[in-house]
Formats: sequence, C-alpha cells, structure tokens
Amino acid sequence: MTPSLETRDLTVRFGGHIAVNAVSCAFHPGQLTAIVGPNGAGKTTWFNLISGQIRATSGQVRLEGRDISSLSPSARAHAGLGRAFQLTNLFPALSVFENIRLTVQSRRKAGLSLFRMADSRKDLIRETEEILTRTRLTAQARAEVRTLPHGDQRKVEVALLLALRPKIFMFDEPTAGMSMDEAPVILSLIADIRKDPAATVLLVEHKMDVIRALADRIVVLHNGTLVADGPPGPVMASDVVREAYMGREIEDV
Ligand SMILES: Nc1ncnc2c1ncn2[C@@H]1O[C@H](COP(=O)(O)OP(=O)(O)OP(=O)(O)O)[C@@H](O)[C@H]1O
Repeated sequence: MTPSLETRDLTVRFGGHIAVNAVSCAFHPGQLTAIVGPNGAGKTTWFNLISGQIRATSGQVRLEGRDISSLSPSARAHAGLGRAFQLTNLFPALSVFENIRLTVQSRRKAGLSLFRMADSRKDLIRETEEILTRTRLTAQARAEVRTLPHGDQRKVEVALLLALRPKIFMFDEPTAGMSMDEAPVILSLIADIRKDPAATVLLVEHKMDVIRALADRIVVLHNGTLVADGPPGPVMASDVVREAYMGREIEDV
C-alpha cells in the first residue's frame, strides 16, 4: 500500500550541523505516530521539512506517492498536509466563528467537487457550527481570536485544522503551555481524529501519559537520526531509546 506520507533520506544541514540526517519513514492512514526524542533531536525540524517551512538539503517528502518536496507550504496544505501551528493567528482580529467559516470556505473553493455548486451560506454555517461544537468553542464563537486565552487559541488551531479536512494531521506538542483543565479537551479531539481510518496523525510529544493514551507507533529521533520505530511497548523498552534519553524518562526531558 502506498504510504499516505513518506520521507525518503530527508536531510537538512545548517552550516556544518546536520539537524535531520537521512530520515526515511512511511506513515499510513488510521495510525497515530508519536515522534519522540531528546531536546534538539530534530523533531520540529523534521516537521518543518515535511510541511515545507524549510527546504531539505537532500531527500524527498512524498504525499500519497507524489514527490511534494518542491511545493510551498500552502501548496502542501492544499494537497492535504495539515499542520496545527501553521494556522495560529491566521486572522487574529476576526472572531473564532469567522476564522472557522473562512477556512471551511477556502477549502470548499479549492476543491473541485461537483457538490460545490450546491454550497450555500447555510452549509457553511452548519459546518462551522459543527466544528465549534466538536472543539467546544461555541461559547467563544463571537470572541476575537487574539483576545482568547492560550488554551482556547490552541483549540482554534485544531478547529481550523478540522475545517481544512487534511489527510495528514501534524501536531507539535499540542498541549504545551496548557493547564490541566485545558489539555484533556485537545487530547480527546486528537483521539477523535485518530479514530478516522482515513486520517494519518503525527504527534511530536514529550509527555509519556499522552503517548501511552494515543500512540499506535513510536518513532524516535536522536541527533537528527531515526533510531527506533515500532509499537510503543518494545520501542520504549529498547536499549537505543534508553541510551538516547540517558536514563531519563521521556516526560522529564
Ligand atoms: N534554522 C536553524 N538554524 C540552525 N540550527 C537549527 C535551526 N533549526 C534547528 N536547528 C538545530 O537543529 C537541531 C534540531 O532542532 P529541533 O528544534 O528540530 O529539535 P527538537 O527535537 O524539536 O527539540 P525540542 O524537543 O527541544 O523542541 C538543534 O540542534 C537546533 O539547534
């Protein structure tokens, strides 16, 4: 089966430093992969290479078998690559409702669906309201995004991601900086997305309880190199992972 997303020998060099070193990894729909590794391992840089924020020195990013390495971040997003942080403060002076509505509208416009003709303002509003309900943002619908507390802004990011209906969902520490009250909402949304057999989910995460609750698979990066890849139990118990963390627990890193 063609992977939904694949990196092949993906490498980036900053001066003399190789931040991501020939990383080859394939992802499939219906699977949530946690990407772990000590600070500076290259996790965010790998994400940046996949979403197009930075260009690779060599290697490829492939989406459903197609090499997308030369596409801009927005072209990659239109092709189905959804990354939560890209959407932060997209329209900070507009309300939560308007942000979601505009994102739904832009997705519908970009699509060449026959149903497009049937799209109406009513459909847009219905879908926007569904997303508000799903992300528990109904009470904040009329608030300007820039006035929201951090936790609610993170929820808006997930809401905009849902509005784009991507094939690939990329989350980089989605609960970072969130309170104990706020984090479960985001985690249950990700758990929801994971249930969709068509969704491929990548999650950079340090927190072990989150990884245990959500991950089907763990990929470990260390010094820019992929050092382990497999089901959570065996990967977490492996010597290579223990060595990478030098005896520290992942959640402590
Ligand atoms: N634009 C850049 N220029 C130079 N070096 C960079 C750049 N971006 C990242 N690096 C370096 O690449 C390495 C990997 O960084 P990266 O942020 O990807 O690690 P990480 O695994 O996401 O770490 P953390 O868990 O702390 O977020 C680090 O040594 C970092 O200093």
